[in-house]
Amino acid sequence: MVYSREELLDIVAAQMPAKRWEHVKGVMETSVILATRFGGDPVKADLAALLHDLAKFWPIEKQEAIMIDNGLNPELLEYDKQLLHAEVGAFIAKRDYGVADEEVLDAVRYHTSGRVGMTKLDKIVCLADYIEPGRSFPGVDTIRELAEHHLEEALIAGFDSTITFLLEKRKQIFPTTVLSRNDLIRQLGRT
Ligand SMILES: Nc1ncnc2c1ncn2[C@@H]1O[C@H](COP(=O)(O)OP(=O)(O)O)[C@@H](O)[C@H]1O
Repeated sequence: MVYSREELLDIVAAQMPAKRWEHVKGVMETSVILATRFGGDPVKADLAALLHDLAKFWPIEKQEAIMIDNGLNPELLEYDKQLLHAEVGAFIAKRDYGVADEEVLDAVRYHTSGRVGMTKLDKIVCLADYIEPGRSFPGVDTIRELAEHHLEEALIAGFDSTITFLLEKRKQIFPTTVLSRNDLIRQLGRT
């Protein structure tokens, strides 16, 4: 089954509480702004942002079952379960909502962890998730300022905030985020 954007808006909104839906709309607006600013595809950015948190409020047991039953990235199961919704969301968008665009699906899949070799679309959605207008956490305004001109610098600062948060909580860090941050720094010609 393939759904129109209008239908997907209703389907996704029904998967989450009203406050999280406000966040999703903020990520959609911000993704389109960033795509326009940095030469990305605003239509794909809008769709990936709409889909990015579709499984966020699904029960963790359901997310784990989808991961296991479909052989999705087993490494993720060893870390904070908040990481699962991105992989599960991309899988469901393809299987149940007929989303076929692999670039859009990848931007959903990697919006929390990042990946080595992030595409421009991956970067846009991941950054928009940090800085949409409803977000408030220590350092968000610095990330917003960087995002005025520098996509990669802003995203590095976003990953820094996540890594710092995890260090402070003495939680495990899913290594892909560190590798992704290293990759962005290399892309800027730094070590
Ligand atoms: N690299 C990581 N390693 C471990 N946990 C992570 C990592 N990245 C994110 N998380 C966890 O996942 C949570 C949700 O991240 P994220 O998807 O960016 O937020 P949201 O779904 O609210 O947009 C973070 O607060 C953190 O606890």
